[in-house]
This record gives sequence, structure tokens and C-alpha cells, in this order.
Amino acid sequence: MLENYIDGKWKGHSTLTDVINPANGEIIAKVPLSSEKEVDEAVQAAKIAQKQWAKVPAPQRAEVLYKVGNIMKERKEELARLLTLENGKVIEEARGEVQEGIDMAFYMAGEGRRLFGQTTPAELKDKFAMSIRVPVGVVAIVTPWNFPIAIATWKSFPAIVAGNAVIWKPATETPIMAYELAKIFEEAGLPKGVLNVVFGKGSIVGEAIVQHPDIQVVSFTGSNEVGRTIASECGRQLKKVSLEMGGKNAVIVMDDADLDLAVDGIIWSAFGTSGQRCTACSRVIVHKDVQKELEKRLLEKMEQLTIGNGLDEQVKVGPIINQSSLEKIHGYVELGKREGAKLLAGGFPLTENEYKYGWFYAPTLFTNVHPNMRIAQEEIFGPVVSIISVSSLEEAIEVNNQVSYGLSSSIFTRDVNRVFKAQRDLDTGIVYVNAGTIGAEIHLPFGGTKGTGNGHRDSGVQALDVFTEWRTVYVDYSGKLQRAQIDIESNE
Ligand SMILES: NC(=O)c1ccc[n+]([C@@H]2O[C@H](COP(=O)([O-])OP(=O)(O)OC[C@H]3O[C@@H](n4cnc5c(N)ncnc54)[C@H](O)[C@@H]3O)[C@@H](O)[C@H]2O)c1
Repeated sequence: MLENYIDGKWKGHSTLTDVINPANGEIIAKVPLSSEKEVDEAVQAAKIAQKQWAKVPAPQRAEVLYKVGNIMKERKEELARLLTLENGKVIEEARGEVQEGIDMAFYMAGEGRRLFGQTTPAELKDKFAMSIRVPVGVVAIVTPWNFPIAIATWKSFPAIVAGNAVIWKPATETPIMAYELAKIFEEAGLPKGVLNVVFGKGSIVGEAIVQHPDIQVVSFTGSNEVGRTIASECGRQLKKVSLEMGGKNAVIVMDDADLDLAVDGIIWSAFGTSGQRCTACSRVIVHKDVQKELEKRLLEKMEQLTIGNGLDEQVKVGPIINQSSLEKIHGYVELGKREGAKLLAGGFPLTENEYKYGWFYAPTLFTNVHPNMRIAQEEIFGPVVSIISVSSLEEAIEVNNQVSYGLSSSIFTRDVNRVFKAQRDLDTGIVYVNAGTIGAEIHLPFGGTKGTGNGHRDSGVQALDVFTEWRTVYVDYSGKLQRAQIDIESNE
């Protein structure tokens, strides 16, 4: 039975919902469905805690993150197994996700000794000018189920090292990671009230967070639809909001590409995490001269994919998170057929024998896809790939950019000129060359253009921009009133 973590105390709740292992349908935990009341309790605690926390020197705040990183390291395998249990992703990916959290802890702990500001010459004599980062106050993070620990660390670690207090609403599908991370922070000695975890539905707890007048920042990762609702409410309240949303990512394969490498890149980024990544490859834009060969090699590799329970080390493709996601994916496949795309592989839920108690979908490949079809435009968030044929690099880039999202893209080519043209013209926040569309590193900014985000970034030092304000400080040590914004000579 999971409990909320508010003001350093574990608090049970009378209303609970089941947490289900998507690989076999078993109930693995029960999680609170909290209300506005718990959100307000958490905010009141956070307001008090933040005032003290902001006064702790940043290198000391960072010490807590070093401890968090070390505890995560010791518990890495256990955390990875819990992650696979609640989320379904295969164990090697779960280990990778926990490692991202560990890396983020040490990286952001280092920021405790940097949090660089700027000094700059002042216009006037005997005057000093600088701009420094200061915490915003009480911040909220709202996270999705597909990366239940990594995304939370991308947001909460910079927020905490910068001196904020955090209210975290995790996805109800994957609350165990949030529960464990809060336990780790408790063990690491984070003062009470600096991190508060409130479980519950987006429509209740999430909305209460967004509407709470004492929360100054909302950092959200999730769907475009929910992001837009949050953005409009935050806009109404003039509240800072960071949005990381969906993707419709493409791999471009040029006629000079190493085709085996391209196939490996596509398979990994399209069917890893069963396609349930914001950066998942869901379009392959291929030069017409190599299309047939690429399709042949892709089909051969797809046949070798082992599907099943992610705890089995041999399995490469795990389950879909739940029934409604499975139905949504299948709905898109049916739509693709009606739109006239040609189904080359998959196209059905797996319901027989070992799959019958979980939610699994066969890796699916469409060809003869027109860039305007809905399967080539909308986020499917499942193991479904559409092949679109083009005749030139320019056309490939145009097709890549013709969607409302702009998260990740990739190009396979051996031509350095094409590489540089592509990285200049692809309208996405992340561009990979000779690699698939997935595989972010935590010390670089993560996010996208257009419908993927609103200009902010998770991870990297850029994440600090979400959780800090710039304060400009002028120190006049002349001993007289010097007036700026008038002719400098007047002060002589
Ligand atoms: N760009 C990125 O960094 C990134 C990373 C991972 C996932 N995603 C995206 O996330 C989506 C999948 O995740 P999901 O299904 O959990 O997304 P979702 O939008 O349904 O939910 C995300 C979070 O928002 C909460 N929420 C729902 N309604 C809310 C409301 N009205 N007010 C406040 N909070 C609310 C949910 O409870 C959950 O915690 C995909 O679109 C994927 O592309 C984006």
C-alpha cells in the first residue's frame, strides 16, 4: 500500500486504486487517489520548508543529491526490477533508466558548486554589476508513466539543488518509482517539506496543482492534449510553465547509408520500450533507391524480436502500458489500412497463450505511406512504423518537418555535406546522425520545437532556467548617489 509523502511524513489515504503489472495483469500495489486537500497540505509544508532550504548554501544542498545518487547506485538492480514490474519496459532498459537518474543526481550535485551567474562591467565608476540565479519558490512537477524515474530526476534534482521545494504528482500507472525515490530522499536526509509526493488523478490532483496560487512553476511532461490545458490555465494565472510533450519522430535513410546500421537504429528506436517513448521512431523516410532493400532487412530483423515479460533477459519488446493504450494503437493500425497504407508486418494485439493476461502488440510496419496520412502525422505511442519514400535529401527534410511535433530526428548517410545540411534544416530539438531517434544523455538539453514544447528544456544546465529566476544586483561602492540612465557626465 503506497502513501503520500507530505511534510516529511508518510500519509495513507482511504481512497485507493490498483497498480497493475502490464505484462500479466497482476495487482502489484495500491496507490492513493488524493484530493485538493492533500495538494494544499503539501504546498503549505513546502512554503515553510523552502524558505529555510533556500538559505542552505548550494554546495550543502548538493550533498543530499550525492547521497541520493549513491543510494540509487546501491539499489540499482532492485529499482530496475520494480520499474519493469510497474511499467513493463524490458529489464535492460529499466537498468538504463535508473542509471540516468543516478547520473542526473551526480551531475546536478555538481551544479551545487556552480549555479553560475554572470558578472559584467557597470557603466559607472565604483559600481559592480552581476546577475545571479535565485530559486523560484514552490514548484510542481507532473510526470508521465513511460519514464517514471528518469523524467522525475530531470526535473526534481535541478529544482532541489537550486533551492526550491517540490510538489510531485507522478502518473497513477507508475507510482512505485515515485514512492521509492521519496524514500531515498528521506534516507539521504532531505529536510521535511522540500519534496512532497501527492498521488492521484490528473483531473483532480494535477488540476489542483496547476490552479494552486502558491505554486510558482509547473514543469509538465506528458501528452500534447493535457499540456495545452495546463498551459492555458498557467497562462491565465501568469504562472511559469515548462511543457515537454509528444513526438512524431523520423529516421531518414539516404541512398548512401549503411543499411544494416540504419536497420539496427530503426529497430531499436521504433520497438524499444514498445514504441512508448516520446522520441520513438514512428516514421522512416527512405530514399526510393534503397527502399525495397531496407524493407527486406527490416522485416528480417523484426522476425527476430522476442516479445514478452520484460523481466526475462531475452525479451526485447515488453507490453503496452494498459488496455486503453492498446486499443488506441490498434485503432491507428485500422485507420492506416483504411487510409491505404500497405501493412507489411504485425497489425494486431497479441492475445494468445503467454500474452493473454497482459497487453502486448505485434511490432508493426506499414509501407506506401503518404506523409499526410494520419498515421504519419499523429503520435501513436506504440510499436508502429510508417515507411515514406522520397527522392532527395531536401524532400526528406521537408517531410520530416511536415508534422506538428518537433522532438527528435535522425539521418543515416555517409556524406558529410548531407549531415551538416540536415542538422541545420531538421526542425527538431534533437538530431542524431547515424543513430536512431532515441538515447538522450542527461547533461544535454532535452526537448523539442513546435507542438512538442514551449521552448523550455529538461536536463542539461538548461533545466535550471525553469527552476530559477535571474536576479540582477548592482552594488555601488562610490559612497555617493550615482545616477544611471542619465548622461554619464552628469555624475562627474
Ligand atoms: N517530450 C518529453 O520529454 C516526453 C517524455 C516522455 C513522455 N512524453 C509524452 O507523454 C505522453 C505519454 O504520457 P502520459 O500518457 O502519462 O501523458 P498524460 O498527458 O496523459 O499524463 C501526464 C501526467 O499529467 C497528468 N495529468 C493528466 N491530466 C491532467 C490535468 N488535467 N492537469 C494536470 N495534470 C494532468 C497525468 O496524471 C500524468 O501524471 C506521450 O505523449 C509522450 O510523448 C513526452
